[in-house]
Amino acid sequence: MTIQDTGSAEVRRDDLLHVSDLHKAYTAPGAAFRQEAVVKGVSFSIAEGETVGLVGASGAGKSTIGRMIAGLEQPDSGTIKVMGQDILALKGKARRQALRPIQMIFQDPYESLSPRMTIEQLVCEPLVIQRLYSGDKRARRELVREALAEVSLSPDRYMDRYPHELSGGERQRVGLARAFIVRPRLIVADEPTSMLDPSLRLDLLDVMKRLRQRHGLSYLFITHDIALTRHFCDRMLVLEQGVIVESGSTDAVIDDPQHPFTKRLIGALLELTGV
Ligand SMILES: Nc1ncnc2c1ncn2[C@@H]1O[C@H](COP(=O)(O)OP(=O)(O)OP(=O)(O)O)[C@@H](O)[C@H]1O
Repeated sequence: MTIQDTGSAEVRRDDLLHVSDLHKAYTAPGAAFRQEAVVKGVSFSIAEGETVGLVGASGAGKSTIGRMIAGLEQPDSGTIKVMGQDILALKGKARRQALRPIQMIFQDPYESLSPRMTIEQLVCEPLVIQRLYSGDKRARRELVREALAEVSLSPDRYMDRYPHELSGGERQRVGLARAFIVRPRLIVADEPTSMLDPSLRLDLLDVMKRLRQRHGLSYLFITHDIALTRHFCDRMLVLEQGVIVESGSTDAVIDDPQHPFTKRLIGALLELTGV
């Protein structure tokens, strides 16, 4: 089956996510008119178990695409199909349910973790929001324990702690456990390692890889970091000012970039990181 990332509306049978012709422009506060579009006709697919890197310069629109896929931002036009369901055509509970297979983790876990909640409460929160296992405290507790164990945090040691008592790497794992607890099929990971020390980056990626192996999870991995893209992703999409200019297997794109922007981006990043 073909993989078409630039403009095709073709849906493959095994697609977990199919994004077609997405557009988005923001309106500045107080401005009468929408500003220039930041996402301009983006189309791509992600299959079950696949890890796809979304790479581009700062401000290219990567996070905006991730947030639209996770349902946190509304596109101006286009379609987002999750397991064949067009989420933009749905509302309320139906939309919430259709979006459950997609969860997101962020660059700064500290911002998304309330300092007043214990790790148990934080990991349980998505179940509360999704109204899953309501009234069954024991089942929820067991799922929290499982989710923490999946990200290599001992439930007995961590459940009663607060976010400020954890290291950056541990907090990022709590973010991953929160995403995992609702059993997603795809995790949108928006620069999850950029605030971590280099050694902790690989640790987090190892935990993410293990989740992929054990549960067949897919990832959309948003990053500036070409070395991590090569380490972690099967395929990559290169975004320039809201447009996907190149896509393909990670090794092929990094070793033999075709588009002038990709050549510049990879050349500059390779110089910096020495990959
Ligand atoms: N809520 C918002 N309101 C107005 N403009 C926004 C908003 N969010 C993002 N933008 C603008 O949209 C453009 C794309 O931003 P986005 O965060 O998607 O890019 P990015 O590729 O993820 O960048 P970075 O790598 O720096 O995080 C930027 O110019 C940004 O200033």
